[in-house]
Amino acid sequence: MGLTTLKDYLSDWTLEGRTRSQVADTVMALAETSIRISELVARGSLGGRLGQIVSKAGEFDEQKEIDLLTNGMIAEALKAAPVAALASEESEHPITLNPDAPLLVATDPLDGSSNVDANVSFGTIFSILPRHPASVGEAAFLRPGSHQLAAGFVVYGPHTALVLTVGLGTQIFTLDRSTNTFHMTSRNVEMAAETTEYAINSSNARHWDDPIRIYIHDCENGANGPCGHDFNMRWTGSPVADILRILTRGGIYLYPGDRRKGFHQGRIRLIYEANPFSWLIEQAGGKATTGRDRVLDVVPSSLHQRTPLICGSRYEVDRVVRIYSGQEFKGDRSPLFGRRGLFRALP
Ligand SMILES: O=P(O)(O)OC[C@H]1O[C@](O)(COP(=O)(O)O)[C@@H](O)[C@@H]1O
Ligand SMILES: [Mg+2]
Ligand SMILES: [Mg+2]
Repeated sequence: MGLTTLKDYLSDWTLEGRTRSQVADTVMALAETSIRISELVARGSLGGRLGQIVSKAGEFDEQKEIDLLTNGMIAEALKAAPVAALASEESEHPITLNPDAPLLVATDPLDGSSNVDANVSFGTIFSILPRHPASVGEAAFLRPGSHQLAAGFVVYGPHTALVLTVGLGTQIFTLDRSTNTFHMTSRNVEMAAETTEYAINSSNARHWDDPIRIYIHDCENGANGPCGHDFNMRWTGSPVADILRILTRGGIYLYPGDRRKGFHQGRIRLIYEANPFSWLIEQAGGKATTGRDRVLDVVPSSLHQRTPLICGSRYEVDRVVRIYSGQEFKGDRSPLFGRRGLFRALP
């Protein structure tokens, strides 16, 4: 018997009434668009100057040609889906598509675009929400991640992989280029509860708060420290690639807030990055926190809001949460972080 296709998987799960087929149609529209994006990026520089910076406007991170191109492709494709509005990392305000339709989509059309010219994996993230009855404007998107109906991301790497949850576990599909069909290659992913691999941008270390310093210091100390075993570190700069690695072989991803201006909530956007990642990780048996709260419980107050994100193998995430709450290491670590310690306590 052949592998289950994405289309078959989506026609075979239970969700109330018509919503199931509407979510299925929307996921299929996003999946089909991702196939076209994967073809475009596979051409590299032959496809044009995709990595060229075209804007560096205000609150937004710099925008590349490919960010805008993929944003347009997704918006165009979703016009034919039951989607009322699209919120995107690349658009300041939501774009209205079919005002009476029942669903909303939030997307990071190209996650990891700093890696485009380097030919390192990057991807597309999406989150599908029920439409708020009152409006299709920004307010309609300000719902906690626990309200998502479907969430996923596609990684454009040596192969193209689509990771999806509709609340019934996390599934991974692989694109068969000969038929342009996604086939399920990992059913009900169960990620490792323990790990010896962490992912963080250590160049920000001097700006971190104490709990993150303590946690990473213990990882670095490995077998010589309280963890009693060595750790390895990985950081691609493409969250989609880091999260896929963590889903498939365990690990912990940390993008905490830090003390720099504009970084108090870290870099990751809540609605279209952290929420879909967090639900996929939880559905695979992992955990996702801001350090203090479950990510999926955070009620957004603005569309492009950032959030600290610490997610992955649950025993490690629990350890970070215990450090934040002061339950772990009370007293015995204080010399290290005291005023005269190796790391001086933050003011
Ligand atoms: O730049 P860093 O610290 O390596 O972090 C990785 C990057 O992950 C991101 O979330 C990637 O997302 P985008 O490529 O969609 O901007 C950035 O916010 C951040 O720059
Ligand atoms: Mg991103
Ligand atoms: Mg992006």
